[in-house]
Amino acid sequence: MAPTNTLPAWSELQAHRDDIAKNFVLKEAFASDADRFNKFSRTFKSDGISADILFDFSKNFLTNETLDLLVKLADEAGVERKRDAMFRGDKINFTENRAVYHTALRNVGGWEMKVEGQDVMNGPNGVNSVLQHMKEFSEQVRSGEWVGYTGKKLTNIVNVGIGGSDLGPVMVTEALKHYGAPDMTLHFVSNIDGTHMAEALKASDPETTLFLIASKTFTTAETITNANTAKSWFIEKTSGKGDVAKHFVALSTNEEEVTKFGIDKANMFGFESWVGGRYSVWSAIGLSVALYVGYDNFHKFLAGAHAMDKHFRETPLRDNIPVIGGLLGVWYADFFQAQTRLVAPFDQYLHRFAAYLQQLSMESNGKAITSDGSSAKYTTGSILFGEPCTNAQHSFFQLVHQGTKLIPADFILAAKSHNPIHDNLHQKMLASNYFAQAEALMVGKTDDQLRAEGTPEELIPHKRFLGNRPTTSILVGDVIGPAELGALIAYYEHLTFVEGAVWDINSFDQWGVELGKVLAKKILKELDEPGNGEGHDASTGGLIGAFKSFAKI
Ligand SMILES: O=P(O)(O)OC[C@H]1O[C@@H](O)[C@H](O)[C@@H](O)[C@@H]1O
Repeated sequence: MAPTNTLPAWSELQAHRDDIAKNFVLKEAFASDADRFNKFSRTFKSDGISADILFDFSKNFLTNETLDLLVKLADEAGVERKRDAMFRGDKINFTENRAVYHTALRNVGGWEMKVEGQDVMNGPNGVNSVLQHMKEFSEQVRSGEWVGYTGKKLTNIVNVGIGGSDLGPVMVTEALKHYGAPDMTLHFVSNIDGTHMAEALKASDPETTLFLIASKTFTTAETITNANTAKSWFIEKTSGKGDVAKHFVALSTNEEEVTKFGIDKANMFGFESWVGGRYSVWSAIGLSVALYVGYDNFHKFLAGAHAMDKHFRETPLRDNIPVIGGLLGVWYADFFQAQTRLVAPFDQYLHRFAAYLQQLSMESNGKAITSDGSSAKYTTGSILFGEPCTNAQHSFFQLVHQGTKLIPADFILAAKSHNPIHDNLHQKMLASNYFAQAEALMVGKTDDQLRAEGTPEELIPHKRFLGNRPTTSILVGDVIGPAELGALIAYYEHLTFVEGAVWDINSFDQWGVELGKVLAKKILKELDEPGNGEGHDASTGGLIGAFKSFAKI
């Protein structure tokens, strides 16, 4: 396609932006249009999910014209065509020649889904058969029918995986803790730092521990090393009597490597190469979720995501919630030079949500090369960060309110708490902060207000809030249960897709993580050889030498 910044809508947006930047004051836009909230908020309703989710985009730099122009840009960039190609199973991951089909994993609606003419849902290794395997296995473990080598129930789960084989399961099991089996303990070991595995093993009893070795490729150095360490520990602790087949299962696409590792293929939960790592929590990689919250809840999680898929697939662009979210991402990044996006859930259970979204967003859209191999002449993927509120308010929100950068923020709140303790006081305080932060960011505080409060003149510049800082407020109409969580994650997945489609980049590869891996492999060997390694710059060589001498290697 023509470079995005040469599309007619791009220059129209640029002209419109100059106008908006000069004249648009959010609080005045509300004062002059009583209907603004209704105009720019959208409610996500679906049969697949009992709660409505309200997406309030009205506190963004948006007018009717902005939305028209952004939708025009999406049209010209072929967002719908690209979306349809994804749902058709086309190989849109063109640098790896793969389809992008995580939506098939949660296709509870019975869509026909095919890759290269093959039905991916049915058949011996199809999505439905893996789900059935996950259902049976998780039910057997939870009920105590599947026992360890001494006949004890397995209640300690250690998931060994990194990146997408870790972040999704961690985030989702934390988010759904309310639904978790009370007798089950979960550990997630990702880091190659031996401390991570050592601490998990310290807290584990081999008789009751189930290891899930989660790796799409089953070649990731950290995961395979950690898995081998876990296996040695298990064999040693059980004096060789432990039955690996009862205590180790694999979640992977690579049957050959799984078998080589010593896991029976009957205990392998497979998926296909068209599932990207950062989109894999819906696949066998989500087995820890199914074990912890039960298969029915896992199914609801899939159903919530499918409901968002349906909305994304079928809704016209102007009312399409992830499309609006993605277009706002482009709007701020490319037309307001916003470098970051803040996601702050007002929800302690979502304390790993931003970490999860970092991989989703930054590994997907951290690309500078467009589909024809040329460099993008515009900004792409934003830096995403976040922490749960109200904690974040007492930490980095200073910069969000009074710093020199524009930081568009998403705030997420559930109307109901799983823990309405102290007569729901906590939830009401949480909610009041959710409303107050977005309001404060928008309205700011003027010099006149400060004067009226008696602020000394010399303090006025320091206490001034310029305001006019955009937020999107997401309000879940009930508690955040499995379906609502599924829908929220799918919202961000599709938002990321829309951004990547407009930027004309491949959101589904991740070549940028390879170079460091290759160099680390070479240096690992050098650490056992004399000298400071071959061919390094003076800094790297000097550091290797210093490390060896400090560590007496
Ligand atoms: O699941 P695997 O194959 O072990 O890969 C784990 C992670 O490995 C990283 O190198 C990739 O950047 C991630 O995308 C991926 O999720």
